[in-house]
Amino acid sequence: MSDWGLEREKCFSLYEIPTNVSIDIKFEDIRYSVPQNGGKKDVIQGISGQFLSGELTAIMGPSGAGKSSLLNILTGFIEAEGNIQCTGPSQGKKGPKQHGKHSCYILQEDSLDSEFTVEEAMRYAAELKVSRCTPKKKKEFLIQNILDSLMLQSCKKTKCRMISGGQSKRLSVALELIGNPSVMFLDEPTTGLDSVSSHLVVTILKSLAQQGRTIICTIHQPSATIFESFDLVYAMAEGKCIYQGSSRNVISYLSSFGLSCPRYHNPADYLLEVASGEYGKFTDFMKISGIDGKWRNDYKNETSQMNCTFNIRENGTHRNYGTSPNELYKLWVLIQKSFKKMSRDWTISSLKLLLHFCVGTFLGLTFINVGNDASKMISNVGLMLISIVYLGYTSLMPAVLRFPSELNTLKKERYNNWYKLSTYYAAFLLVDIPMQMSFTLAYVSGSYLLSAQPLEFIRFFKLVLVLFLVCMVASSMGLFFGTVVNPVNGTFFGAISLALLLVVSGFLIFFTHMSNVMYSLTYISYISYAMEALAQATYGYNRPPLPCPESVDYCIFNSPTELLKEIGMDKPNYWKDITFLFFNFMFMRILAFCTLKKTISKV
Ligand SMILES: Nc1ncnc2c1ncn2[C@@H]1O[C@H](COP(=O)(O)OP(=O)(O)OP(=O)(O)O)[C@@H](O)[C@H]1O
Repeated sequence: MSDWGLEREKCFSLYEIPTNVSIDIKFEDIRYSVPQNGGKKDVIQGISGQFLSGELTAIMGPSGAGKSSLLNILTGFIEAEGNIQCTGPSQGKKGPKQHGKHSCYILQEDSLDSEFTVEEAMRYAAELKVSRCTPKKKKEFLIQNILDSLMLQSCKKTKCRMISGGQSKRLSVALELIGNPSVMFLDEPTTGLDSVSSHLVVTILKSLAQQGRTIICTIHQPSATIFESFDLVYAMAEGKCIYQGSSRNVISYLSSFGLSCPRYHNPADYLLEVASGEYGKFTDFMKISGIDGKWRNDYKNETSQMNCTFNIRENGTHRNYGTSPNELYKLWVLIQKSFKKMSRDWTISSLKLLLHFCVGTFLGLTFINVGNDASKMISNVGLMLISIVYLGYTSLMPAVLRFPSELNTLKKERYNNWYKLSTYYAAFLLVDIPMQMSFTLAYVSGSYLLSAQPLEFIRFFKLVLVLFLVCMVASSMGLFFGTVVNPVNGTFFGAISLALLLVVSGFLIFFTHMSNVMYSLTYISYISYAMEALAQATYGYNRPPLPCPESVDYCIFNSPTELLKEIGMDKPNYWKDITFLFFNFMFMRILAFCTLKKTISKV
């Protein structure tokens, strides 16, 4: 038997992964419109329907028919008018919140952790979803069972970025199966797959539906065999439902309008051609007939009667992994996962550390011995500014791109109850702190000695603290820009903000040379606070006069105090500046969290 034959054979004998809860979804008179050219466009025009547990449902229709919009309404990503009811737990709640905890949404783009193997990805998912009381052996059994069922055993040691498209889709399903969802929404699960892989994915979905789940997916042009696998076809055209019934009844339904599907023609293609208006304007009549329950499969209707009530099966054969771990444990898992990812991808940490060290060394060589020479004190202040700008830019720019690149993963994992956004954000912060600290240290270790800064621990510590906070403030600003505008504009805004704040930093034009109005602007520039703190750490706290070399005729400043006075940074404000930088960092992080939350709640 061919490989495909074997896989298929195995697929029909899937291990039982039954669900604990059966949920039917019923929606009535759903309407959704979007603003367009000063008016509004009706994307969904009062559609109704029922998706039952135990059924594999396909939402079909030509491009722009409103399939994704309907899916997003049912999952709760879009708010629309109308009524969504679910039989099942949380009956008191309204709309998609009713099934929220028991459902999962698998987006079209696979958002898998590229650095982990399939098995590792499954283990992390299990750590985040399965109760901590579950013994390790049982968790492992569960993982292997799901990998077996979805035919992923052969690639379980392969990194996620190396697996094929079909395996990626199956892995996305496998990761969600760990949480044993009762409702699965899938956005175009077969797009980009060849016919064999598409068939395998749909066969698996069908099998999962037969175990009591409600499986709903949007689909483009399925083959005739795939089309037949669907228990329910929900066809849409121009925001309306034109057919809702069994895939086997499509031909009879269409012939009731005098539309006869040519022999050897794929009924799915024919349905799409009719929906696209290729055979005339039938969609308005179909909108009325389409909701007629008689086109549903009779057998399924009987099943639906059984499932119409909330039904937690306590039968011993059904799995229950207890409550998912608490958020503190998830935080710990996410931190471990981030560090592991960093250790795998040398470009995340090692390359940056090396670059910071090299740039620090380069600047140290350029500004060699400026820190211990009275004639070069202004150059040393220049080095302080360059250090702030360098660390500011290198922290801000990657941060702008950080969340946009993870948005899909975040949306998926948050919606699918892997963790709360606050837990993810806290883990990100806790990993970011040592990272930024090590970047700062790598930079300083390259520049500090070469530029002959004072060999006093307290001054070294104070300098590192300022530069570290500069990294934290800049990266927080980057995160903020990356979550309010798109990445292109985010990098533009980030660069502009840094350039403007640089102007009022207190060095390109000294505080003492500024007009009162411009001086007041320095209060909002974190660079000016960082500059003052660095100048204080280096030259403040009664640092004795520096030697003026004999080769120089005249040193402008006799002592560090004179320099600080000239540049208007003579007040011992170090800890005040540190407090400002700290609160600036906290404020920007909180702001970035709020904007991130808003961004991921949108489609
Ligand atoms: N936020 C929006 N702003 C403007 N137009 C929108 C918005 N959301 C959806 N639309 C429009 O509504 C229509 C339906 O969109 P939707 O993405 O639901 O279609 P679809 O059937 O999933 O299409 P496809 O198969 O091509 O993905 C499209 O014409 C789309 O341009």
